Amino acid sequence: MEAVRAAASRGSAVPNILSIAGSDPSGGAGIQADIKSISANGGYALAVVTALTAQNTRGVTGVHTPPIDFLRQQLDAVAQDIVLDAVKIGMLGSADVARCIGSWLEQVRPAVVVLDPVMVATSGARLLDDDAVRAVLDLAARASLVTPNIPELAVLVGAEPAASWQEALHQGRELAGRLGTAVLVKGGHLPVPRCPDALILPADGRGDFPDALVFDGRRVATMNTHGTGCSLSSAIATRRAVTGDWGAAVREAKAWLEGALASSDLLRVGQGSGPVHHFHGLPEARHHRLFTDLAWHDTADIRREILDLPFVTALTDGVLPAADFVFYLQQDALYLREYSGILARAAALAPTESEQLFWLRCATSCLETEAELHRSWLDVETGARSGEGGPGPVTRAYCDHLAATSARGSYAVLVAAVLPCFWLYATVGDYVREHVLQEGSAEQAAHPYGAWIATYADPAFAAATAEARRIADRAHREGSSAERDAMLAAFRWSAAYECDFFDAPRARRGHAAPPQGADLREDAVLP
Ligand SMILES: Nc1ncnc2c1ncn2[C@@H]1O[C@H](COP(=O)(O)OP(=O)(O)OP(=O)(O)O)[C@@H](O)[C@H]1O
Ligand SMILES: Cc1ncc(CO)c(N)n1
Repeated sequence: MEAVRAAASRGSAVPNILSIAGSDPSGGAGIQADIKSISANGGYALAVVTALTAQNTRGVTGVHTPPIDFLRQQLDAVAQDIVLDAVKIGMLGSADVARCIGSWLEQVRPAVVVLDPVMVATSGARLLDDDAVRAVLDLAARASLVTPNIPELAVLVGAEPAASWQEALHQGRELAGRLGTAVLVKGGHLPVPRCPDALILPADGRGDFPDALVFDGRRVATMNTHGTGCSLSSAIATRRAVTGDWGAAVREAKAWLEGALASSDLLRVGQGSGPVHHFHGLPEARHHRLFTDLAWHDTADIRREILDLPFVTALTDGVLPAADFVFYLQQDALYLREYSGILARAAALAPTESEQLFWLRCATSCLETEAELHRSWLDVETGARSGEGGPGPVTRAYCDHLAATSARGSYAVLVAAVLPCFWLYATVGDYVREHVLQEGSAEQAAHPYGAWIATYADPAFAAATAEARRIADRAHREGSSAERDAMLAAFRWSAAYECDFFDAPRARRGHAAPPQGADLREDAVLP
């Protein structure tokens, strides 16, 4: 609460957060990361430099440590003038630096001190002398929170790096006990599918430690983890100064970092382990995002629903009732005829000849390849005629949505509306193939719906999907803000119709008889 009072006493809701750390000229770690992280999390950032590194995303090539007296001079300069609501300490480099900061802390006694005991960079380079560990432990005892990664935690407790989450928690408790300081155990370095962190707080005055507060988190699939530790510890210091609560601070900082990791591929920084996107939360950052990233993220719920539909699971397992598959194919043949016309309309609106040609080729192949597959399957396998019975309500609604979108005349929005038909089918095709079939195997040949699956899991279909995505991303980049919003809405509507379309065979059983002529195949399961 002291920090909150300090900030409040100056009449400002923006706390002053001091980073004492090394400089990373590539901007992803050290004081550069700290300044961005503090700013992105609502603080005013101050920075005192302990050491200068020469580094990039691939590694550290040199370290220069200015005279210790000058470090002290920087620390005194800021403390004599500015109320410090929280302090974050990063790279120390040597025992002398650690001792200098320790004696300054003793004198200034900031309300919140977060120590990230940096020892090795993500790239593997050493950032702390071997003989400095004792001095780091002394400094850690003066901190309010220490945030070691798995190897650093091991060095601080004098053990081998933890191989499991339980072992890491055990070491974290041991360190917290020895120091009398809160410890954040970070799961980033463990070979586990999730990315949990745990806050171990010393219980008030009783000297024992309650159960750790565990913060579960998803593991973002990215190489861009340069400076995650720096960014997290600065964010925690800032959110602690704002909220006055350690639990809230860690929860908020972790959620923010997850977003920064997930958006890191929007940046193009270096060839090694790149930085996170500290300012992913700004409205402007949304505009930098690819349409396909936004739309994919936005429709994760619908995709999950599709892959869980009885139609898709039964299709995957080869136990889908033939009558359902026949109904689905008949509806799809009707749909594809209209969809082909919509693609031709996209060609008519396309701004370049190459995009025009692309949509025309899609319009043609949609009838030739996909509809032909339907026709032959229906005729040969079942004797049923494609399109028999007319469109059902879902087919009608989906086609009307596409027709209305094309009539409104925006190429960008139309491209967004036709994209799920490519992308979701490629996804379902890949999913089905990965889950049951080895490509070209006897299983695929024997699978009752092998030919259908092969069409959508085909590399040529994947290539067309990639091109359609590229076009949508370009149209989005160049579109107005209203057009961008309309693109997302159109994509989501189409994705929802795709889901209903796969579910329509099951839903129809409630109000209609199976189509006539749908002879059931011997190996199919009766509905
Ligand atoms: N791939 C990932 N996805 C999500 N969160 C991650 C990922 N990698 C690390 N984190 C999180 O980032 C934070 C920093 O953890 P990590 O253990 O990587 O720190 P560090 O090694 O000190 O970082 P660095 O040395 O790269 O600055 C933790 O909250 C951890 O859970
Ligand atoms: C300056 C500096 N501090 C910390 C780290 C750890 O990521 C780094 N790579 N560089």
